[in-house]
Amino acid sequence: MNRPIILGIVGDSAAGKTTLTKGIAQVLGPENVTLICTDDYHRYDRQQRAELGITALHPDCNYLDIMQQHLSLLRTGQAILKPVYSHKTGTFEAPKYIKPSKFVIIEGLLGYSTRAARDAYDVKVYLAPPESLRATWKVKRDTQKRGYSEEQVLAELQKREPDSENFIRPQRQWSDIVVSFYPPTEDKDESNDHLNVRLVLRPTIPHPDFTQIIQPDSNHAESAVRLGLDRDMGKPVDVLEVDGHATLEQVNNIEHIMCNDMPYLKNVCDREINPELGTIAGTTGETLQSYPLALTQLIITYHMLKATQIYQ
Ligand SMILES: Nc1ncnc2c1ncn2[C@@H]1O[C@H](COP(=O)(O)OP(=O)(O)OP(=O)(O)O)[C@@H](O)[C@H]1O
Ligand SMILES: O=C(CO)[C@H](O)[C@H](O)COP(=O)(O)O
Repeated sequence: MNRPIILGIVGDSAAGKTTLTKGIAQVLGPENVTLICTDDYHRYDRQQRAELGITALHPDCNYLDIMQQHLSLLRTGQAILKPVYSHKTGTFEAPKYIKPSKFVIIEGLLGYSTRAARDAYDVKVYLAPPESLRATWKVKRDTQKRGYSEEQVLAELQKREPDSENFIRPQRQWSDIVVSFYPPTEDKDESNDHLNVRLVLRPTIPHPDFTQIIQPDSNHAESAVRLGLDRDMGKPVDVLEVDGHATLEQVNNIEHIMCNDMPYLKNVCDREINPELGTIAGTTGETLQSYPLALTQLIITYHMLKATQIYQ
């Protein structure tokens, strides 16, 4: 059956969904990707939410039934008439006719909250930075891009916490990959430089065999790239950690493992062909290169391409 490949990227507000989504879309070729943000399925505009005292994170504040229906249509390659929410005005705009491309990336707050919605994805990612880092990111983004003051953002985070706990964080259990960028030391939350990444790889999809990165005669715990076994929400998982200070050689090692299995990825890994791989804006707007981000984008892309071998 020929149908679009659907990637889900779920996480709390300012967890990094849009940042990761844009990077993967770039890698897959923007012309091949349809991007959908589930904020468009909010039931109430900003003023109505304030009057009702409901947060955007509550399932009752979103048309999850319509979102679910649209996901099912997209999965079978059909077009949707998608609502549009504007973060600029806090109101809704005219709906848009969307025809799915080869790949569809659905990012948002409540994408895994119902069984039928979860069934629509080929790959499910959950973003879980430490809460202190997420707060730093949210303050920065909402003050710079969404017109809020720092006090407003901090008050909003506090107001949302019960809904984050009850409705957003439980969705982690449904993901195939949990992505957590984190600062190398606890006091470095302020900076986006050299963030490490922790990737929880659940056995719900077949991951590349990363065991080759373990060198029997070296001190693995000290290495900038580590693979281990752990439990996540009670279930056994593999964990791949990559430090922000990992060398290009160490990163190339992991890339080779993926490319051996998926030769097309070689073009994607080539930094001359793909200069945007793993790039992120620094604190003063400068462009930073993050190997942990590049590898995260590549692992997710690997799974999207694997799915094309079955369905396209
Ligand atoms: N991997 C990363 N490394 C460094 N900074 C990041 C990373 N991901 C996100 N950020 C920072 O966090 C901010 C918020 O990220 P982003 O807009 O991607 O979040 P989001 O989950 O899409 O948020 P929302 O759901 O509220 O729209 C970005 O503007 C960026 O400054
Ligand atoms: O958590 C969010 C995801 O982006 C937003 O805050 C939510 O969509 C509400 O939007 P706004 O800030 O425009 O009222």
